[in-house]
Amino acid sequence: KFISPKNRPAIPPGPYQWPVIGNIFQLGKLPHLAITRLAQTHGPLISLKLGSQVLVVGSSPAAAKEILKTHDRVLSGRFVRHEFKTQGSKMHNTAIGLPDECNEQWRSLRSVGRTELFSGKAIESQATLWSGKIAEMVEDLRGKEGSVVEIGDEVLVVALNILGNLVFSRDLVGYDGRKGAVGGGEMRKLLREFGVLYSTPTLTDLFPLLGDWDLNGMNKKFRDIFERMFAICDGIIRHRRKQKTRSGSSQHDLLDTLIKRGLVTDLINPFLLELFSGGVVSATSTITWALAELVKNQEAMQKLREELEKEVGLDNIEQSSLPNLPYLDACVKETMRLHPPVPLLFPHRAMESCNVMGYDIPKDTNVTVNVWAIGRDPSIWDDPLSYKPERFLGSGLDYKGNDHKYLPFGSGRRMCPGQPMGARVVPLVVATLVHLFDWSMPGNIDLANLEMEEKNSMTLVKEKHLCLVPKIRKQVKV
Ligand code: HEM
Repeated sequence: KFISPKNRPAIPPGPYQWPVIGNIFQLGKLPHLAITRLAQTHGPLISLKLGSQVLVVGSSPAAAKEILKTHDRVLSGRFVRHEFKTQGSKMHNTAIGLPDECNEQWRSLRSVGRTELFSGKAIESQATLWSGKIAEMVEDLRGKEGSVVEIGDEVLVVALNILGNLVFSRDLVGYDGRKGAVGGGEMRKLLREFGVLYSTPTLTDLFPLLGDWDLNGMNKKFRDIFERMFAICDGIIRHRRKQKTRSGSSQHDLLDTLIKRGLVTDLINPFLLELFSGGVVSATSTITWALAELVKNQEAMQKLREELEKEVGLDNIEQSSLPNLPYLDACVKETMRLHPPVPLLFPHRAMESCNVMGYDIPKDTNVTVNVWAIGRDPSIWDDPLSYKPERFLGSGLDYKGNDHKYLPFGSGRRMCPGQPMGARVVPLVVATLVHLFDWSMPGNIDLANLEMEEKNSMTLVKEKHLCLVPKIRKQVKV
């Protein structure tokens, strides 16, 4: 029905939009930070114009609840980068891997992920694999005692190889000098390159009408990186398809299931890319931030070590130990409050027009939630910029997205499917690093001076790599 412009509900308020470019230059290199400041002036639900695209951002628990719960169904589409939609990108009709709306294909892929990887039963069955991969990291670190270690790089190997084994029954990377991993370290390099590329805003995203002209060469760069990533997986998939006898073997992994379900390689590849890029990168950055906060806040480190000493002592830290380690849980939750790996939820897309907090959200508007701003809001959190794990003890806050003041994994339909895994692997690795090693800065610089500047690289990472020197603290047989 026709609504005259006078009676049409207004879109959410926001800063002045410059002709053509809109608000692009106001966002800078850390859009979550810039948007937090804009929300302080314009309110908890704001509109920004990025080229020809509108982005609506919610920055309060009430706004998040409207977006992720009240209007969850309508706002559960995904913004898909233009480069992914171009013919030949091999990512046609996918967000990163999952489709741009919650359709049958999306439901089916999420259900495979849930059953095979993230259900309680699946997670329990992964305990030995996780311990084994963490033990390899410990072994590597023991050999590097006294030398400078880049923590992100070390942890990325654990995360990539856990997933590599769940998906392909194989390691994807090796520690320095270790042979035999598929892709020989290429995957690690590619994920890092992908992170940088993904965080670069592109002309075609801002002005979709520029279409396939590829003025700044981004279509080609994405195409190249996908080709190199998929080449690694293609070889494994082709080989697996040929193994006719495999169904008789006791080994079973995600690739088997995807093949059995009749998925073509062109669909398997982007789905796996979504799992690897979503899972590995978020877990790695969270573990890195957690260790950075703990070495900087020695009081919290001490308390955590006391808890581990009492509960675990000289035993292995296992998945089954986690329920008895409440302070560890609080340390990881506090890390994700201050440093959510996805500070602005990957943009959702309005599949129909709707009304949020009294404002009009036209169809196809991109909508996100500033999880970072909510996590640091002084009206919600006492002394929000300080690292105080105690605030989570007995708070009842969990990762399930039911309380919209704490959303590191999002909430609603599009919530992270890997939450049950991320919420267990991250504390296990953090506990191992803290329990078995002492950490110092190169050149014995005071740990309190560790800088905590942020950078966007698909997820929110430390601007400078976390480089620390390990000293063996405990000789536990892992
Ligand atoms: C610390 C660990 C992790 C954090 C904090 C995290 C966080 C998130 C967030 C905030 C989203 C977006 C939610 C939204 O748009 O509303 C997301 C999506 C996603 N994550 Fe995670 N994640 C983590 C680990 C994992 C793991 C281990 C996997 C898989 C192995 C994974 C796979 C995915 C996938 C596939 C999506 C897209 C879901 C969809 O569009 O339907 N994540 N994650």
